[in-house]
Amino acid sequence: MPKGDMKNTEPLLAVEGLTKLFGSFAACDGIELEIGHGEIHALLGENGAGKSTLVKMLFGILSPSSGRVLWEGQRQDIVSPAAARRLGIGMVFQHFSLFEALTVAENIALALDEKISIDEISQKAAELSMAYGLPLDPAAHVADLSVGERQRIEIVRALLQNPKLIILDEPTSVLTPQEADRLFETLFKLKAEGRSVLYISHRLDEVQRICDRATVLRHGKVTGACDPRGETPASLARMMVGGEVATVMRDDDMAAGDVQLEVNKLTLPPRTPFAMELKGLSLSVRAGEILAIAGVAGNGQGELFDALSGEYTTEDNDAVRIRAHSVGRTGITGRRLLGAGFVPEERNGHGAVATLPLSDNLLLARNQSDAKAFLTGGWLKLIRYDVVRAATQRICEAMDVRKSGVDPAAGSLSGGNLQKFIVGRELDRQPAVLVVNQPTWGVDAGAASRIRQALINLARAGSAVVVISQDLDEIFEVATSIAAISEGRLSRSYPAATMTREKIGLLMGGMHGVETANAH
Ligand SMILES: Nc1ncnc2c1ncn2[C@@H]1O[C@H](COP(=O)(O)OP(=O)(O)OP(=O)(O)O)[C@@H](O)[C@H]1O
Repeated sequence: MPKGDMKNTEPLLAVEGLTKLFGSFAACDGIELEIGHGEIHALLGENGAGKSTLVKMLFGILSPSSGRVLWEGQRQDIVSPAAARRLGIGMVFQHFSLFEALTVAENIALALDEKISIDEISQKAAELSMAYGLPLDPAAHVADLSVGERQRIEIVRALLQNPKLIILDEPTSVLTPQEADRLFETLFKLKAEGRSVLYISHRLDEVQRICDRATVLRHGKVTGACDPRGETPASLARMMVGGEVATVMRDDDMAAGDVQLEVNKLTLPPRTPFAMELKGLSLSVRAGEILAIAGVAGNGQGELFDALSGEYTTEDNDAVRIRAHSVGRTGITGRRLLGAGFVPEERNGHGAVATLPLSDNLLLARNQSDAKAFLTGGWLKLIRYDVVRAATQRICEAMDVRKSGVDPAAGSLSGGNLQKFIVGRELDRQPAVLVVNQPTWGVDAGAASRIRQALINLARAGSAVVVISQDLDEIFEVATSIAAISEGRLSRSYPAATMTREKIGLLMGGMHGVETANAH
């Protein structure tokens, strides 16, 4: 336990002139940072600012191009995650790397550097989860656990190595407010023991609530350091973005047109043992409307998205209707040809192929729906690369995608910038029906308001939009009507103006069963 270190005046970690070049592009450019003992330190910055690159260097995943890291006053080359763990650095990633079919204890065992028996791990994990308020059953199968519980496994896994510093990359983006509160209590316990936390988040209100200091990055450089409690979310956002964050503009008296998307008693059995069954869902969205579907992750959002996009088709052809066509049995391409667009939640793999350049990713998604624009006529169907590249450029400009080259690989973009590109790729087609799942997950305040504004503008121009989101602020910002999904059931939809957080909370809590009809 690093308790004695609390008196230590030497910072736990000091970063001096740390630089990471990708080719000639500096993702981190001479970073200076100090983290004291027992401090919760926020790392802030807009998408692409260099936060992940920095923490990857601290955890031995990337090697710095120049600069040094001092750990308890000693220079250290952190050559691998194992080396980082040996020093006392633990990391909880944004994307968990857990095996669904294995138990909690088995997953922990797989990730440990030394071999410990499952019984011993189970006992230690149970002790840690008691001590830090992280309820976890070591014998439970990961597949049966909520996202919050899965994150607890990662935290317990990190704690098993008795770290002095824990790095958390956007830990609350996937949590319910209650789960987030619980996490904060754990962090306070760690702090009270003299351990330190480096905390990456785009949620400025929580940074203010829990962090002692904040370092702000912009374009790979430190642009400020402050005590976040003396700031406001707006002043922190200004430091990050270097200007004001635009407020989302909408007009509430938009006239709705014809129904563009209709779901009628959609019932789908679970596709895998771990998937949610969809139970008689109905909804309808008119041109000019944005229906927001609220809900805690894992309640059938992914399954509903797949059923709407045609990734999974239904027996009942009338269960999904797009622009008055029954498409239940039509796949994703057929639905796109009818003028629908879809933005999945999972960016890598589902939304984009990481190794391919952005232009190829654009072509992959739109070569059928935009064949006229992107391919030559006749039977040869050659790719018109100039048009594809121009469209890529247009999307990047419209969505302010920050990237390190003209047409880089999708995987080299920061998470938020890739999200902007994927949303922009669909918006660029001006689809008559757009379904997006968690559109601003992991994006900074400026980019989130840009994406939300773009969704509103699309509806204003006459499209029907469905936004599946866990973020109530987002829902209130964009929605014209709101429904909630809970355990595979959808509530009726209510005009947004009549909804409050409490009402949505009740619906999300499962006031389903009685309310499956659509209000419109
Ligand atoms: N392997 C790579 N090759 C080329 N460029 C890269 C690579 N990894 C990151 N970059 C670039 O470095 C910059 C910083 O990315 P990084 O992921 O560190 O940002 P971030 O602050 O964590 O953003 P976000 O909040 O979106 O996660 C981005 O412009 C990104 O395109």
